[in-house]
Amino acid sequence: MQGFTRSSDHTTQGDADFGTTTARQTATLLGLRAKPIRFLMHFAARHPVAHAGVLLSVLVAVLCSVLTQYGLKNVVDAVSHGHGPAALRGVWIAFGMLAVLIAADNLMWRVGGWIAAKLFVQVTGDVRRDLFNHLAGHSPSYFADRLPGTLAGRVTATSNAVFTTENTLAWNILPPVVAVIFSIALVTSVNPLMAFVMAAISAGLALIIFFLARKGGPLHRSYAGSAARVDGELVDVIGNIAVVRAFGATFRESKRIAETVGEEMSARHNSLKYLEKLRLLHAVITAMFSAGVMAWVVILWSQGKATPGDIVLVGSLCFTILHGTRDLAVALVDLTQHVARLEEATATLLLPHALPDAPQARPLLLTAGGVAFDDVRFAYPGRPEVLKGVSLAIQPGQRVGLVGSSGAGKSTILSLMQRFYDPSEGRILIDGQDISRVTQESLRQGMAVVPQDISLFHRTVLENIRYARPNATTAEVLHAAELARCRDFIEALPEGFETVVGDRGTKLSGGQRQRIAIARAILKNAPLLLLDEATSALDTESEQAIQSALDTLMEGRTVVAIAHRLSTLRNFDRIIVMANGDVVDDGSPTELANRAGPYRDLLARQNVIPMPRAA
Ligand SMILES: Nc1ncnc2c1ncn2[C@@H]1O[C@H](COP(=O)(O)OP(=O)(O)OP(=O)(O)O)[C@@H](O)[C@H]1O
Repeated sequence: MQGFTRSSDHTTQGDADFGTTTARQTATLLGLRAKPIRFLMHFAARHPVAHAGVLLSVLVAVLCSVLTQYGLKNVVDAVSHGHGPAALRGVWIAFGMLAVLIAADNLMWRVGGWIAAKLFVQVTGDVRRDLFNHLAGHSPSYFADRLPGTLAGRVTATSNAVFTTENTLAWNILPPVVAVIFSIALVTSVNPLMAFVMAAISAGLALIIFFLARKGGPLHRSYAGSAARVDGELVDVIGNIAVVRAFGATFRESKRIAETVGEEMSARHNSLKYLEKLRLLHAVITAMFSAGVMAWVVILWSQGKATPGDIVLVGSLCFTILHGTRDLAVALVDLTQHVARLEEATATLLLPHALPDAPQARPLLLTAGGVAFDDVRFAYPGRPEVLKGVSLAIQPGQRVGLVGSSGAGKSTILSLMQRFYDPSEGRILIDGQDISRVTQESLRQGMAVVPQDISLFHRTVLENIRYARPNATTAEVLHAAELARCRDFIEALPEGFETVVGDRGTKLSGGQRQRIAIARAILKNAPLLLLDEATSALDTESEQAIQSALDTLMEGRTVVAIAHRLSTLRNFDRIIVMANGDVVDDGSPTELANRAGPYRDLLARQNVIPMPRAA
């Protein structure tokens, strides 16, 4: 085919690379589904040096912080040696060591905090990017079955859960673990048996709390699920607020949201109540434990087996250990909540793609632009058959109009050509290549589509048109807008081509949106053109204007167009009439209009042309 040199311009290398990268990412991500810890490790492993930096700073900071208590014991023991010059020198040395430890303690926390501030944010960015890439590879049926708000909410929840988990591990789990172990080691210097008892009780306590916390997992998961449902419902209702108003359904919707929020609140309450019970259990045990240890060291002192400094050391280490195990228990409980959230979100998001590229998929080689349906059967998942053995051969450069009653299967034909679904039987060929064997990226790059339901991005008009070919110059975009007869109305907008079109293009009329979609298709300049009711929202005047633009656009391309208004198909080479998933008539418009059949009946119903005399 000639004239399509530009169509390969937008087959950007970036898109091709994106395809292979995401295929690899997808395979890796699917292996991490519902495995939150491995999911976390996968992303953490991308920044090994920075993670090692945070780990080391926290370790040194905690060691210094525990040693500070040993430094305090030295000061107390030195002070208790009296006021002589030698004793005083000892006091100052002990004080100097204490001051250095306090400074190092504070400094190392800040070093860790500084590295983590950048690192943890980077990790969440990686998570969001990879999850989006994976989501974008799903087939339309995946999105048809799910609320967009729920999906967006889950991506956010996953990256937030990763961020909170990393923070919890770095600041709430690692420090108390190291502090407790090191404190117990220091208590050994006073009394090994006391250290052993402390170790046994702390370990037992941490284990009990941890296992009880895990038992609460279903409560936390139920909360995570209901929170995601609230997000989804909110986005769905806000997105359809015009419909809500039109049907006076604000009260109904507010009641529905209140019910979903009520479920979320009750799930959250149950989850928090369980955590509070655990904290209470820990508080009781720690109070008894600290009283026992302090009494023990006082008895040792009364027997002359411990110095005053030892009382200070054991007292402060005892608090470090108790606070450490308490913080650890609370953090472990929080961690199980974050991990549950991560598990739930990855289980929902990391589903395999329904329509991956075939393993040996090659780019589509578009030479002439011929399309063939070879005995194609198709049913939407869980629905009755929509196409019942359709066979068609569309010649290169032919303009084919698809007509027929609503629900006949016309849009399904266009969806299958774009490989949004695979036929259950039969094949679809473009220039002799089975489209299930070519890369989806190359398939869609060979087609320009003007859909029935045009949604624009909440971006400027210029960006929306340029979406078809990101490297198009501004002059090319303006030219496409002119050919699509939309330049005048765009320039009349408050900021012309720089006007932001509103959510899904709501600040434009249906006809204006349609003309922008036509401008996009003109700019894309692809060999195959699919039009789904491309002129349905235009008034007669704009339709005439756009019809000539469409004629220019269709020149030399293979066109498959769905039209309810048959007048728009006058210049077409061929009309295919569909009914109940079958082709029931096929021929040139004149041929079909001149013989009795479903097309002539449709013409008569629409009064498009005077009913030709029956033979
Ligand atoms: N995503 C979907 N999931 C399930 N069923 C679907 C889906 N899309 C369409 N259908 C069903 O498939 C049948 C054919 O629909 P299709 O949209 O192809 O018809 P159509 O001829 O284009 O109709 P219209 O002229 O009203 O657009 C209909 O019964 C429809 O309800």
